[in-house]
Amino acid sequence: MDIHLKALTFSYPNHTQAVLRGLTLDIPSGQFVAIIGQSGCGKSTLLRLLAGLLSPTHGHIAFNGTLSTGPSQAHTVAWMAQSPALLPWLTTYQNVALALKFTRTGKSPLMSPEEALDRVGLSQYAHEYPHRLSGGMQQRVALARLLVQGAPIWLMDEPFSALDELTRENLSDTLLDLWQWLKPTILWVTHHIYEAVRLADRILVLSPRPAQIAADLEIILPRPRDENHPQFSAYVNQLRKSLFSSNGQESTSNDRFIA
Ligand SMILES: Nc1ncnc2c1ncn2[C@@H]1O[C@H](COP(=O)(O)OP(=O)(O)OP(=O)(O)O)[C@@H](O)[C@H]1O
Repeated sequence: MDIHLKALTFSYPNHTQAVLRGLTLDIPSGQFVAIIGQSGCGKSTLLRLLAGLLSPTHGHIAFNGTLSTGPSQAHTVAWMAQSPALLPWLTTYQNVALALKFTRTGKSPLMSPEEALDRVGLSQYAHEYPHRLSGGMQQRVALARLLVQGAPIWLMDEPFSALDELTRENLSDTLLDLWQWLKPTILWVTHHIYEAVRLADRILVLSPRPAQIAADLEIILPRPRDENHPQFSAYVNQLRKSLFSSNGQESTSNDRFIA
C-alpha cells in the first residue's frame, strides 16, 4: 500500500513550536524505509500520525489515495515498538492469536498463529508464557503478531534497540526475510546508521525539531549487503554528514549510532 504525505505539519496541543513542519513525501507500496534523526526530532510522532493516533495540525496523510481517517485504520497499519507488550498471563500462542482481532474485518486472516510462530522460529515455544522467553524471543512473538494481523503497512519504532548486537542482527535478518516474502510497506525508526544501510531501500534523515526531511537517500546495493563494500561505507558517510550537518555539528568516523 502506498503512502502520501502532503505538507504534513504537527504541533502537540498547547505547544506553540511544531514538531513536524511541511513534510511532503511519497512512499511506494512495498518499500522498506528507515527513518533516522536526532533524539526528540519527531520520528515517533511521525509514526503516531501514520497510525492515526494523532491528527495532523495541517496537511494530510493518504493510503493508496484515500485520506487517513484516524484509528479506524487499524487494519491498514500494524505497530511494533521497542517493548513487545506481551500479556504475561497468556501463552505465546494466545498472545499471537490476539492479533486476529485486528485483521481486516470480515476477511479470514492471511496467516494462522501456528504458521506465524513457525515463520519466526518459535513453534516449540507456543505454550510457554512470556517470562520464560528471552528479550529476542519476545520480539519474535511481536513479529508473529504482525504476520497474523496481515496489515499492508508496518510501523516499527526502534523494535530491536533494547537487544544485544547479535540478537538484533538475527532479528533484522528475520525481518528482512519476512519483508522480502510479504512485501509490506515498512517505516522503521532506528538509531543505527549501519543497520539502516544494511536493511532499507531508502533512508530519510529528519532534521531537528521542527522536523523536515534533511536527506532522502535511496540505497542501491544488492542484498545481502556487505559492510565492507566501498559503496556501503560511502552511504554511511553520506548519512553521517547529513545527520550532523542538519544538527549543526561535525561528524566523527565513530558515529556508528546516532544517539
Ligand atoms: N505527548 C506529548 N506532548 C507534548 N510534547 C511531546 C509529546 N510527545 C512527544 N513530545 C515532544 O515532541 C518532540 C518529538 O518527540 P518524539 O518522541 O516524536 O521524538 P523522537 O525523534 O521519536 O525521539 P527519540 O529518538 O528520543 O525516541 C520531543 O520534543 C518531545 O518532547
